[in-house]
Amino acid sequence: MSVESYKLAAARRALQFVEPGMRLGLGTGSTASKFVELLAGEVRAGLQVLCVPTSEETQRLAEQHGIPLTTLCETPLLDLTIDGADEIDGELRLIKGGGGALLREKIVATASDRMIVIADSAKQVAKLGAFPLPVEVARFGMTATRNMIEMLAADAGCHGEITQRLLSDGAPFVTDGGNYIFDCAFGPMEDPEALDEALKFIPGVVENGLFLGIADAAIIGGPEGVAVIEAQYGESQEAV
Ligand SMILES: O=C(CO)[C@H](O)[C@H](O)COP(=O)(O)O
Repeated sequence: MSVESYKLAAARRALQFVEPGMRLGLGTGSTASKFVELLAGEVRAGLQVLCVPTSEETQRLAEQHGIPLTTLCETPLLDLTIDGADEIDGELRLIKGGGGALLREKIVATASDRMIVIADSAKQVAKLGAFPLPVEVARFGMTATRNMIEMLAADAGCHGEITQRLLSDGAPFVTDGGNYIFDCAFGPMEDPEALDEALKFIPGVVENGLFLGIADAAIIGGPEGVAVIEAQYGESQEAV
């Protein structure tokens, strides 16, 4: 079995949480895309849902598949968001933003009654931080912002290289909101909440990839099958 099949298994299990008439948030990334494709099959079969995509990329995919879309302006409250993650710890705290969609992902997830994360088991970690934390920043004053991130992250016990995300041709990666991203290689975090607080304090920081207290459940595909971890109820393992 491959990582792709674990992602697919998690996405397939997530479909069981979708009910007719739901307003859904659609995540971004390879795992979330598998969910969108599976959802499209259900929509073709008659399922009625209304969805808000978390990126231009997911919007294009959903449109290609004929999934009915709306916006958070028209539909500000959602029932459920299904999205991927770059890291998930034992308290369902996440690092997200590997695909650069962290701002819209966080807005959509927090506008939802429930957020369910779907991922392969390699995303599970004891401590967040091996994956560099994406921090979305305004272009204006970005060097000053970078310096403040370095200083305040150090106060929160986090040290490491901060690099601007670039495309393969060396051009800056630009988010859907027109901002830049710093990837912060802080290593394992002792206190993600303190870091989150520190980053929120910096005016040039638009958003950071720590999702703390936002996910309600995680569906993890792995060699043992699919595990559903719910914040209140703990973990239940299901066969492949
Ligand atoms: O946060 C994200 C995009 O901003 C993605 O959900 C995250 O990067 C996981 O992606 P994938 O499912 O491709 O591993």
